[in-house]
Amino acid sequence: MIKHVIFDFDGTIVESRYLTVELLNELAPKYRLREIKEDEYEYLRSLSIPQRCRAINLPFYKLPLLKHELTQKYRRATRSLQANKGMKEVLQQLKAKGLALSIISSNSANNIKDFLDHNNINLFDNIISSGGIFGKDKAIGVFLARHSLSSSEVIYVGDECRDIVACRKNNIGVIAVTWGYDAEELLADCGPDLLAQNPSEICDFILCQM
Ligand SMILES: O=C(O)COP(=O)(O)O
Repeated sequence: MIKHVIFDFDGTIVESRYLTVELLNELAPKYRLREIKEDEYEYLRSLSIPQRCRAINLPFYKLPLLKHELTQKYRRATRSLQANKGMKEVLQQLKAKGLALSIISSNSANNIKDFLDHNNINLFDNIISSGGIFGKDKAIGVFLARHSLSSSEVIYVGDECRDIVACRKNNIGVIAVTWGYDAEELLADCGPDLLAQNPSEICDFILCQM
C-alpha cells in the first residue's frame, strides 16, 4: 500500500524548462556550447542526455561544473517560475488523503524551498537534493532506508528517463509525466508504470492503490 509519494521538482512540479534553456544559453560562451534556438526545444526533448549533450557540444566532463553554475544562477529566478497547471491541486489532494509527500531533486534544496515558499506550497515532509544529475538512485535508496519504507510503500513522480532508471534501481513504482523535460516517446521507451498526460491521472493512479 502506498504511504509516501516522492516528487521530482523541475519539469514535474515547476515549469522551468525555458529558464534552463535561457541559463544554458547565458553560459554557452563560457563553456563553448552551441546556443539553443527556440525551434529546437521539441527536438532536444526527444533526445537522451548523451545525445542532447552532443547536440550542444557539451562534453560529459564539463557537466558537473556547468550544473553547479546553472543551479547558482537558477536561484535569482525562482520567484518568476510557475507551478505546472493542476499540480498544486494534486499535491493538496494527496496530502488530504494522508499521504506523506517529499521531493528528491537534482536541483538545490534552497532553490526548491524558495519557489515553494513564494508560492505558498507548504505540503512537503522532506526536500532532498541528490546533488549531481546522476545521483538520484542513491538518494532514493538512502531515503527509503532512513524512513524505514519498503519499496511497495513508495511511488515516485518524475519527468525524465533518468528518474525512471533511478526508481527501477530501487524497485519502486514510477509515474512519468509528459509535460516536463523528456518527450513522451522517450519516457514510454523507459517503461514507467504510468505515463500521465495530465496531473489528475497522478491522483487517480495513486489513490486507487491505497
Ligand atoms: O536540477 C535540475 O536541472 C533537474 O532537477 P530535477 O531532478 O528536479 O528534475
